[in-house]
Amino acid sequence: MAATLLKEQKDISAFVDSIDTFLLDCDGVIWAANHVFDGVQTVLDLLRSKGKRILFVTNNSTKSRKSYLKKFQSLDIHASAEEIFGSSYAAAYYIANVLKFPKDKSVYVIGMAGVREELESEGISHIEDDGTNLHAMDEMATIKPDPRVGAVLLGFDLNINYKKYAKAFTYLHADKNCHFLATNSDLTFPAGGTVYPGTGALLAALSAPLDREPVVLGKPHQPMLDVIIAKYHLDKARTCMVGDRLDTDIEFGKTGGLKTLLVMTGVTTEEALKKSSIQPDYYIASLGNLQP
Ligand SMILES: O=C(O)[C@H](O)[C@H](O)COP(=O)(O)O
Ligand SMILES: [Mg+2]
Repeated sequence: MAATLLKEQKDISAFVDSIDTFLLDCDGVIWAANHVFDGVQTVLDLLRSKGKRILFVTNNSTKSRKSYLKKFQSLDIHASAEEIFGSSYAAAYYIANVLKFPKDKSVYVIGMAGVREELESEGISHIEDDGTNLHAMDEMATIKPDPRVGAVLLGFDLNINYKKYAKAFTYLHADKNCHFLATNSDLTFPAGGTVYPGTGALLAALSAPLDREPVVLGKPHQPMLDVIIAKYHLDKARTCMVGDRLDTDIEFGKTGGLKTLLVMTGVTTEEALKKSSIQPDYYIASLGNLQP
């Protein structure tokens, strides 16, 4: 069924009254990079004044919950660490509590501080490449796999290079029992009024030559929602996922039995929405327009 546009004040008020908890995506909903969309702070304060619970659920793995809290505070957005769920946290939680990863094993990480910090907060040993470049194919023999590695975890890495890929490939190609994990698989992310290659683009360069797909921990996959529902005992019928991407945020909400609201400030255009087989319950121009 096609999505319903929320535009009239009475429709917006009725929708807000029907929801107790808002799960808010970040990139493309709250902000693009460091630009907070107009009206977002006001809406967050209004929703909280009406007793609504707000949780932030982001596939962006570059920051830990602690670092995201600093970003929220720097942008005058009220939040607490317990309200923030990132794909790095989802990955670390999964490795520690679902895989029950052996203490004598390490995770080879392609990613940034967010992944490292969340693995450390779960007591998971990890190793990364030193970031230097190879200069000739003859140097491939310098890649010496570490026998402690039992999993490869890929997250967004602004400084990815061939050597990092070659090491990850070596672990996964040599040992089919080596866990292949990814924080998320978003193909693009919004910034500066356009989009750029996202984690899914980096992931394709590894999964294609391996001919193997990773376990993806972020949206639309449900481990993150399972953690959130268990922690907050949410009523799914009165919980809404608000996002800008159809194949992650809206799919995440629909699969999880939540209400779904798409905003048009991120990666999804009206044209893409009309053509998509993934339809949110509602859509709105911006989160800043959701003024009850
Ligand atoms: O490429 C990525 O990692 C994602 O596109 C990006 O960071 C998504 O973040 P979200 O919209 O879930 O906050
Ligand atoms: Mg987004």
